[in-house]
Amino acid sequence: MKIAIIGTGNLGLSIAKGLITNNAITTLYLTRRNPEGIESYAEYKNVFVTSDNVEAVKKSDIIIFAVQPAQLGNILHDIKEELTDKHVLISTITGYQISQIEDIVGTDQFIIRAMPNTAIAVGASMTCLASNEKGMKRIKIAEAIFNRLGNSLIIPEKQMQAATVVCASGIAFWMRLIRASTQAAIQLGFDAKEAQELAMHTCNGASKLLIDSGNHPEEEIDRVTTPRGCTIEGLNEMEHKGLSSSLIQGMVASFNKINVIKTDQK
Ligand SMILES: NC(=O)C1=CN([C@@H]2O[C@H](COP(=O)(O)OP(=O)(O)OC[C@H]3O[C@@H](n4cnc5c(N)ncnc54)[C@H](OP(=O)(O)O)[C@@H]3O)[C@@H](O)[C@H]2O)C=CC1
Ligand SMILES: O=C(O)[C@@H]1CCC=N1
Repeated sequence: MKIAIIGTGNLGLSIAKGLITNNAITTLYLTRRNPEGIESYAEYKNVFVTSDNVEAVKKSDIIIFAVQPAQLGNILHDIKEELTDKHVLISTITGYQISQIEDIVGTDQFIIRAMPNTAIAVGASMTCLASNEKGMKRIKIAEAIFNRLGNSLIIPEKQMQAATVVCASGIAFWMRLIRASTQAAIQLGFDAKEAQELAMHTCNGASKLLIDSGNHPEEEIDRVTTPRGCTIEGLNEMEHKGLSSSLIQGMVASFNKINVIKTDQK
């Protein structure tokens, strides 16, 4: 696949790493205005680093946009004359609607929104996908790309704002929980390195157990909570202090913030 990533910052570079490591490219163009910081990527076979978005679009079929919301409009204006029927446009931009993209490049383009997270760098992103009507004909291509780099789910575009919170921001929420667990482990006597190892692998095990068994978390929690034991003591204390409630409220706040990002970038 001939892929271009327009905007190779935190997310764009994570996608690039995933694509390169998983051998998922024929050619890969990486762009940014100041490409000095990513020039080392040009050492990979068939990877090209440039500040020329038009060149990247001409030489590629799949164009992944990973710039800040306020930057996308100008870029679309710059490249729209180069778009042909070979191109599939994939936008990872938070809060930027498909209709806003169509307003610039027209409705007669294959347009897909993708919401990955930075675990795409290690092939473990949960990525949600939505498309315009024409884009439905190419959504399988997007699915194939993102399934190679983790898991994907096709959703209606109206759920993209929620998907951004649950999956894209979500990875940061889980990492904060891992950090808190690490801090507790240190307080309980482990050194910092061991504490993080225990927290990360326990988190991984919890996730794998639910994925492999298909069970509800509470069913698995029931297997751990010995009556009058230490697990239920800890869980109840966490809930008294608002663990679930604060996570839910934080995610709702994150969701509401996306409306502000949309307004800001107009
Ligand atoms: N970070 C994340 O985990 C996630 C981010 N997103 C979305 O992805 C987008 C990117 O986020 P993130 O990677 O964090 O942002 P960054 O600011 O890290 O990256 C944006 C990149 O775009 C480049 N850029 C800016 N203008 C242009 C241009 N005209 N042409 C080419 N490149 C350009 C910048 O480099 P330079 O200044 O050198 O041009 C920079 O490297 C955002 O819209 C965000 O909402 C979605 C899901 C997850
Ligand atoms: O924090 C943000 O706004 C972006 C979108 C989701 C992840 N990072």
